[in-house]
Amino acid sequence: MRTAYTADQIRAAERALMAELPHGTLMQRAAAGLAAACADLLGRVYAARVVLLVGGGDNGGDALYAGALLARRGARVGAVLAGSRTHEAGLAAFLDAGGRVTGGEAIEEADLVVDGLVGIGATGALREPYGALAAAAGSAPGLVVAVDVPSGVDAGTGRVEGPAVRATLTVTMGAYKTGLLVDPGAAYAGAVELVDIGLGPYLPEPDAVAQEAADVHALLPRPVAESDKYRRGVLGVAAGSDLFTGAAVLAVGGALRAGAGMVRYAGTSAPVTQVRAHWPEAVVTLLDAPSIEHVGRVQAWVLGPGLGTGDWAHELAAAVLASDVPVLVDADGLTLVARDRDLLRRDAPVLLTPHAGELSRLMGVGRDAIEAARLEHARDAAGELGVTVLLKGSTTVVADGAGPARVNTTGTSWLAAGGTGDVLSGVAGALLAQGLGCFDAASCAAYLHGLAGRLAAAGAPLAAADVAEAVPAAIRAVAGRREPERTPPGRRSFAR
Ligand SMILES: NC(=O)C1=CN([C@@H]2O[C@H](COP(=O)(O)OP(=O)(O)OC[C@H]3O[C@@H](n4cnc5c(N)ncnc54)[C@H](OP(=O)(O)O)[C@@H]3O)[C@@H](O)[C@H]2O)[C@@H](O)CC1
Ligand SMILES: Nc1ncnc2c1ncn2[C@@H]1O[C@H](COP(=O)(O)OP(=O)(O)O)[C@@H](O)[C@H]1O
Ligand SMILES: [K+]
Repeated sequence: MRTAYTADQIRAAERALMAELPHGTLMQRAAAGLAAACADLLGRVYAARVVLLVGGGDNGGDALYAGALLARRGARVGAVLAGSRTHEAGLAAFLDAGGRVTGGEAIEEADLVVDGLVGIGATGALREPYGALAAAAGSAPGLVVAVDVPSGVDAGTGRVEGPAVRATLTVTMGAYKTGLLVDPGAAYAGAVELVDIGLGPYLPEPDAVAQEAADVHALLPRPVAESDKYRRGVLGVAAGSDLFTGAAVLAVGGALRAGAGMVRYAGTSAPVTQVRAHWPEAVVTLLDAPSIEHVGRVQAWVLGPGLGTGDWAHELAAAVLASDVPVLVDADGLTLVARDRDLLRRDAPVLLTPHAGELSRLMGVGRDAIEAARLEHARDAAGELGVTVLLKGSTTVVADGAGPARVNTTGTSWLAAGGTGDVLSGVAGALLAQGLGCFDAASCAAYLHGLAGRLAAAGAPLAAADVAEAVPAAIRAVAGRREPERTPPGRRSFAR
């Protein structure tokens, strides 16, 4: 499990640690880690052209000390001093090592730009000249390493309110910041490398966590000798309609691949025909009324993909939500719930799986505002509705109102394709039926779905059915602790 923190949490931990160490120790540790990461990335330090963007705070100090270390190894290092003040000791060390002060035009010629404009001390959008320098770094031809956090990205939330540095690599000090895990910030951070400065014992409960393969493996149910199909978990799927048959096929497919002992599908004649044709394994009930009376016992339901939003769908949703088992509500189910929140008045658990547009309708908040602060809005919705929320998108986040949120880092933008969300519903539903709680089912499903997406895509377009097909391979990969890496080998970093 990788843990991430807000800027306030990091600052408090740093204060506590600093009180026990000689002045400047932490910055020396940070600068040494930063210089090593830059050297790694450059390959050859001698004669490399390095430009430091130096802000007025300690983030600039980190950059200057690291620049001094690189200069001593033969790099030609220039510093653009952007603040009204500059870290004095850092500048002295830098100049002493042979570094020189330069203008912003040097960015264009640099092999490596080090962004030390602002770190966790920043507030709001970047002011000038920081904004222009951040933009210039973004369009620079060379490599870009951000110190602690890309300047312009809010460390705690990942918000980006103006110009921001787009980094090849972010070298972050002491602990991951939540804003490095969640888009849009995560997209600006590139690969993220952690420098240990000894903060560990001083850190509180994290703000967010990112599961790793071993965490998911430990949670996934496995059949044992006494298992039978009923005891493994039976999932009910109320999805699809005469207009949208594919959603039913994809949700059932995701569920069958994710270990449900049995899947009971309930729907009208067109999706029933399709589900029967695609999945002889599913037990199918043709509904002649919006009721689940004749469907048989299940341990959880998936409700909503392609269901429609008319009276019939509303009555079926009410019937499913009146059951006493966990219900995952997705897609059209979310539209029904947005119209009639009373549907959510139930004792058994509810997992909602909206994308930003669906959450926008549900909560009456603009879609852009949700995209800008995904974690915050998922948390608010979970708290207000008393449910678990899995918010889909470029970063999928899971919140249940209490404790650290979970952020999924396995996805790929190839998953932005019609129907992949229906597969996710099936996978998460199958995990619910197997007895996982909403929070674990949602985060494990997001992890497996993201990994299945990567395996299915392998650098080329995928169709949603391919993702369902790849779910068993994702489960095997998690068991073997193998994950496809997308960051340079040897780095201790998030693969995005
Ligand atoms: N503490 C520690 O133990 C360790 C800390 N470490 C490092 O220190 C960093 C935190 O340093 P920090 O607290 O000095 O803040 P920092 O991020 O440099 O920003 C402050 C400067 O930014 C400016 N500024 C603010 N907002 C702005 C805006 N919107 N647009 C433009 N400017 C803006 C602000 O200007 P002012 O408002 O004062 O005019 C001020 O000059 C941390 O991220 C890590 O890298 C490591 O060495 C490990 C040990
Ligand atoms: N840019 C992206 N990067 C990674 N994953 C994405 C991206 N865009 C969408 N996804 C994922 O693809 C799936 C799309 O689901 P959804 O929006 O419900 O589509 P549909 O309704 O067509 O099934 C979600 O799992 C989401 O997290
Ligand atoms: K920075």
